[in-house]
Amino acid sequence: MTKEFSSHRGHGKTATQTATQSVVQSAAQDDENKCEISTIGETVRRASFYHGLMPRHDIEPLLKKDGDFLLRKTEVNGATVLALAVRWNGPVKHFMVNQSDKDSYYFETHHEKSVIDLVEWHMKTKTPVSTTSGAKLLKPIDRPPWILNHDSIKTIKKLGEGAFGEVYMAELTTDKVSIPVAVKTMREEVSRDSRLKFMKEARIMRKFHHQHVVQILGIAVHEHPLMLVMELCLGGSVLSYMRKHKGKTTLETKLRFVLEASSGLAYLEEKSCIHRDIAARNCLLTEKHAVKISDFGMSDERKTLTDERLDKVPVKWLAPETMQNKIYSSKTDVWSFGVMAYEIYSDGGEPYPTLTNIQTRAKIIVQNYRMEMPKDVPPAVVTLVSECWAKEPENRPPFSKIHERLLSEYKKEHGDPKDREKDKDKDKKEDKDRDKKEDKEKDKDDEKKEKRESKKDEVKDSLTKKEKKERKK
Ligand SMILES: Nc1ncnc2c1ncn2[C@@H]1O[C@H](COP(=O)(O)OP(=O)(O)OP(=O)(O)O)[C@@H](O)[C@H]1O
Repeated sequence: MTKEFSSHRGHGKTATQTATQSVVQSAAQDDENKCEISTIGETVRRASFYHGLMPRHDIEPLLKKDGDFLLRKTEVNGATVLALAVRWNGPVKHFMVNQSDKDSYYFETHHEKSVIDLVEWHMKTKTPVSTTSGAKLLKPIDRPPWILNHDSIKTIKKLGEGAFGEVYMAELTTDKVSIPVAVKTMREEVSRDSRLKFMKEARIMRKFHHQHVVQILGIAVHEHPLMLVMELCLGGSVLSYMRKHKGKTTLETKLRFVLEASSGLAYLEEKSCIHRDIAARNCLLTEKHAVKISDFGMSDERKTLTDERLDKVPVKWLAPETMQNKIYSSKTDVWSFGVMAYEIYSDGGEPYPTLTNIQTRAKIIVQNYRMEMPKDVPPAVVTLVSECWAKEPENRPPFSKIHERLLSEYKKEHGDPKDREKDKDKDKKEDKDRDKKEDKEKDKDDEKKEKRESKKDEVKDSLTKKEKKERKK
């Protein structure tokens, strides 16, 4: 008799445990019981209903009716096993595929030479995969298009370093069309927790389609490294842009960056997403310098949450209620947005430049201290930022209002930003021209330096000649 998530006991015997998570684990502790990943062959990988390393959380909503089923791989006590998920009599049930020592596969008593043959036999004969559950395999559910195959992704060059692995520029080929993309990878050795975090990031991002939010294109989870494929932002982060163009970024561009970020954040607010790590380092720029909110590694879909793990969070971006009570909400994102506005207007300066993290925390909480915005910030932006830093979260404006106010400020000073769309090419050209000019000037300087050096050498030479003559005399 096969129980949910029971596994092979060796020599054709079946397990008798029941289907709780703890039993899943205890069943798999016996090495003989593991249908290790090495046995998952090409035919399984190519099956349309094989979903790779997708967690329960992601696949359960795909199984809508009784009898809907799919195959995936999962990890049980460090071993990767193949599991069948079936919706039956309401909930989704998970059954481990058993492998006998004669290299045949089975759920309960019927053996087949391959996993796919086994699934097809249960489908054709309508024999339940376990007698107790009665779960029948009626309709295979195909992988959604956002689950990609590794061989459709060709990495080109490294772009950066993520918390779990490298980020690459790559080429994604689907239906014979290739597009440039960014790929965030996850090292094989990371913990199960980190892997679930990575999947959560992908799950949250999948819901967003907005011009100022980085678009996820899919995930590749059939093999390692796991990959999260996103739209490519070749302009780097807003922070590195501001630092690179220190003293040269116009007030108009700065206002546009803040405005576009607020547009993406108003969208996230509407979707009830708390980002939790709003900062200039986490806003990317496209090749045409459009701002995209990125890095959803900390994001959450709850209205408010308390998170005890503050150790890795950059203190200077945190709202007082996060510093004190570890509370996060969209209003704590609003506070961080104010800090990001400071970063942008100070050309990528460090917030609270004269204070340490501990001093910042103490001054904000004890003295209700707020840092001053740089001198040339438009008064409307200064007022807005001071509201973002209101002590009480409910007194901070929502992103929808922040965006409205920044838009009207932009229109007043620089006209309709839609007209500016065409000029983004111009911006980029200006940057390139400026970089070229700077390079040329540097070359000229180098030339001058070289000339000066060679003159010095000439003088030295003539001096030594003079010396020689004098010595001869
Ligand atoms: N869509 C993208 N296009 C281009 N570059 C990107 C993209 N996403 C990320 N990068 C690059 O990779 C770096 C790391 O990405 P990201 O910050 O999202 O990773 P992370 O795992 O969240 O790291 P951390 O938690 O340390 O911020 C970024 O700083 C950026 O340089």
